[in-house]
Amino acid sequence: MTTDKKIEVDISTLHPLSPEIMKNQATINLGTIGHVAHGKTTVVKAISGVQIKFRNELIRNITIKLGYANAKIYKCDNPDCPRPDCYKSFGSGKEDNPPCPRPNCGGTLQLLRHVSFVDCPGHDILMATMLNGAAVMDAVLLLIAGNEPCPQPQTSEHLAAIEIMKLKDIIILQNKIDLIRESSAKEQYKQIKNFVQDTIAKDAPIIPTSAQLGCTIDNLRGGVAGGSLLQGILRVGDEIEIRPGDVGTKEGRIRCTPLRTKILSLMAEENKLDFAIPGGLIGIGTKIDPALCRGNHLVGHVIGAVGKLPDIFIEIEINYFLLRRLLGVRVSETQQQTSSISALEKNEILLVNIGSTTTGGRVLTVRGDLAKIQLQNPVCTEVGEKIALSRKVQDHWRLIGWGEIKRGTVVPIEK
Ligand SMILES: Nc1nc2c(ncn2[C@@H]2O[C@H](COP(=O)(O)OP(=O)(O)OP(=O)(O)O)[C@@H](O)[C@H]2O)c(=O)[nH]1
Repeated sequence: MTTDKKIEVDISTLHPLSPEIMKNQATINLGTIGHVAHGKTTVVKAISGVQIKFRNELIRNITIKLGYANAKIYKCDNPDCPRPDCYKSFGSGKEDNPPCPRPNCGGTLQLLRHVSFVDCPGHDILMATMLNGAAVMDAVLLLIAGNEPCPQPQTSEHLAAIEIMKLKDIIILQNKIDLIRESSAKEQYKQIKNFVQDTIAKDAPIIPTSAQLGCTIDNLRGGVAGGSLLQGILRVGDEIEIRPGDVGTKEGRIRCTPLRTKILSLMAEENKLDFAIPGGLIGIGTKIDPALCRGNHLVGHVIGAVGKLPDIFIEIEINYFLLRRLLGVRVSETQQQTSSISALEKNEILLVNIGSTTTGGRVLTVRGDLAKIQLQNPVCTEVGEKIALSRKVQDHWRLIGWGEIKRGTVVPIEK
């Protein structure tokens, strides 16, 4: 149903943890990252109750696309309700103050956080998808299987990716402890400590868990926290713009025509919203021709108020940094040398992740730590934005470094 009556919202009085927002909408994006099959999807299911593998993923038992699921995290208001039992989680549709389910407790659960899980694939060939997920995360659960030596290749590569995105709120889950002896768990704990000592995760708590059996998941519920600043708001009835929108050429030069439409409805899973703030996964009902959205065609495009979105770039100049060595491939000690990352070369093709967009990029010039890159597809972004750079190694894209946009060539807008 459409409405022309806009809700007046004073954004300055709202915060991601405001009860009136958390009631309906997830406000924190919590990423699950780590090596393939270390238990990312299983931990999301243990907390949210949602099974987010798609049918073909279940058949192959790997995650292929980014998965999303929302969960409300509660704490019992009875001061005698012991930790960690006092923490509970449910799906997004749960009421705000349910009774504590602990027998004879008598307390009432208070909503602490409403999180949206962004479940990343751990397979090494799906690194670009992981990087798109990392761009929207506020905090991270790094899954490390207790029954394998640490680190595995994508444990290192994913941690490097979130370091690039400057994510600091990290909890490490030493998972599958049901499969190992206590002595092995202690041994691996030392390996994990050693692995993270020079990284952004050096002070991250390490929680032993079995996502499959649900053990110590209550501890984890208690650890989940965070919250980002509000930067904008979308209301039912607002006119919005989608950039880059339709891309074409005129007189041999690339041109973009942003799509314009009106918001007819807003949904967070089953919850109908009058307005939505940044954070969590939001469904936006519009008048856009569905054919334009077919096949995920608009993935990576940016939505905002008309005239308020940043420019669209087709060439970017970046200040870049390369990793010391390739992290995402398994190398023996004798191969350590060959895993070093060579300098960027003129005309080489890279994979560039900018926000939730992935595009090819040709290196036009390299001078010291500055490079100019021609993008295969125009991207709505801004100066100062962090980007991830990947290079094809043994037929697969591997993370090699990151950059910051210094300036760019703006694509003219067609009205
Ligand atoms: N024994 C045991 N098995 C687990 C545990 N957690 C996950 N598993 C199993 O490990 C396998 C992989 O788990 P997933 O949750 O799919 O792993 P994932 O990290 O999401 O995998 P990708 O997304 O494909 O990288 C499944 O068969 C799970 O049932 C655990 O704590 N204990």
